[in-house]
Amino acid sequence: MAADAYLPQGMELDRSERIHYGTQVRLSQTALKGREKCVTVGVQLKSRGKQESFTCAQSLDELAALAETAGMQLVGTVMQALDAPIASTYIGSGKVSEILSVLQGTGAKTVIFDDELSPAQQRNLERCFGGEAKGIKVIDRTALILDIFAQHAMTREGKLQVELAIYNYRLPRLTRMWKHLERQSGAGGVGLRGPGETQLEVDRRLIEKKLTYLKRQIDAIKTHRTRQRSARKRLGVPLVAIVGYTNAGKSSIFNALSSAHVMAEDMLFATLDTKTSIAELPGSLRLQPNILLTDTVGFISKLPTNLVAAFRSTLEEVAEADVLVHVIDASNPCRELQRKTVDRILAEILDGEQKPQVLVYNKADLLSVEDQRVVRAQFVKKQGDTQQVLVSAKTHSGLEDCFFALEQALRDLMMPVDFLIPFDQGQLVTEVHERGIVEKMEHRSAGTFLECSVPADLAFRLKAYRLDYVEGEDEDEDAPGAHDVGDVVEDERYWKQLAKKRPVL
Ligand SMILES: Nc1nc2c(ncn2[C@@H]2O[C@H](COP(=O)(O)OP(=O)(O)OP(=O)(O)O)[C@@H](O)[C@H]2O)c(=O)[nH]1
Ligand SMILES: [Mg+2]
Repeated sequence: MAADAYLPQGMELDRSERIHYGTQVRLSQTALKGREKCVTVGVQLKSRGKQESFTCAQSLDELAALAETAGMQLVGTVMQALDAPIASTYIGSGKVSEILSVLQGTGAKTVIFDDELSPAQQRNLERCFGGEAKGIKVIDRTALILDIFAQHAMTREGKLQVELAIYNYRLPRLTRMWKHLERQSGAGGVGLRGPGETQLEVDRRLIEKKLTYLKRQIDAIKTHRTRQRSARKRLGVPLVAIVGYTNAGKSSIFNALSSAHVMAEDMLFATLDTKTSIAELPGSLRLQPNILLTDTVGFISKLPTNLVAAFRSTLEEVAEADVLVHVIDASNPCRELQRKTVDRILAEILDGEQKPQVLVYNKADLLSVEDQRVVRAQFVKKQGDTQQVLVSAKTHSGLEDCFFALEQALRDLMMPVDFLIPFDQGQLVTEVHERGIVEKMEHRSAGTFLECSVPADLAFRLKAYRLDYVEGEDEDEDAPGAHDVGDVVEDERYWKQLAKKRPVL
């Protein structure tokens, strides 16, 4: 079955119809009228039990919020504990019968599995539940997330990215389905292919063509964005990306820090388009005040990597950022699991590279004084020099702490250097003042002496004027622009290593 066929009709929700239940979306009875009914199914795998991950019940709770966000009404939930999934139907035959009676009793026609199903499992289950004749659909968590993406994408790029993700999801399923049919009919051959197979083959080719087209379109936008980003970098403005679990309050923090007005909604995956805005730091650490802040797409547990990969603009912003602001919903009982999930996805997309993070525990206004104390107590346990703050994007409490933590993280990226800049290079002294922190300035006979901390790219560009510079110490013959003192060092790897004060390999 094609992924498109999974997509339920998008249904607009009136704000007044939303009632808040903790931080999860719950709908009133009037809002539920006419919605597509669904039943969710979760499996607690014993192999998964030992890992530190969401329990089956927690994951199903999240699946319920996803189903509601997609415009469905949850009428039943079925759970099973298994050593391993059953090959043909994922769950045991007893559970299949149980679900069948829930479907018959409630009139629901959609069954949503919390785990990814193979195409064969999906087909077998659909057949067990009455098949297409009865209008039964069996979908998995990925298809549900794709559906929400399809409903929420706004910009052209967002829509292209979602389309790419949907076709990526469809292709392996179609291909496998096609192979399966080929085997059934005795391995193809002229005149032996049934009409179904021919159609699938055509579908597969169409999808491949569509994928190429979409990738090309996205690449064109990407080129434009890369140009914009290098222009930003030339200005020397630090890049800060806001990342985090879906619904943690990233867009709200983005708005609070930058006075922008992006949509912040109590729904999962409200943001599917990255947005960048200029923000001004209060300057308590005498840093240059302007930073570029980017709001990104949220992450979620069990999000397939190729689905994350579809959101290239998010990936690029994260990869390019000097500092990540990791927003966590402090009021969510699963906050630590959500934080770890985000860290896991970040490690995957950054290929193990560590970026300085500011952990922003948000929604403090929803916590009791005692719970705030518990959250703060957890700060102490974290290792390293990660900055951690407890804030409320709603009431703006703790926002100064957040700014300060961000300044601290950006300051940590600076290199302490001593310059002696000739008097005829006065504009460089101004630039050091603008982009760095000057501790001491003296007018000497050979020029202006500056004891300061500056961003690594500036330290490198002005190395000819550094008094503390030892030839070869942080020089890389292969680094592009290494000898062009007047040019911005374009090579990212080189720049990042310098920024981390690590020797260049
Ligand atoms: N009470 C309270 N609610 C908040 C706070 N920050 C955000 N929210 C609410 O939490 C919900 C999600 O906020 P968003 O800013 O859209 O979250 P997000 O992380 O951008 O979500 P996605 O883009 O969907 O991943 C909205 O209903 C916000 O009003 C806060 O500090 N306190
Ligand atoms: Mg958002």
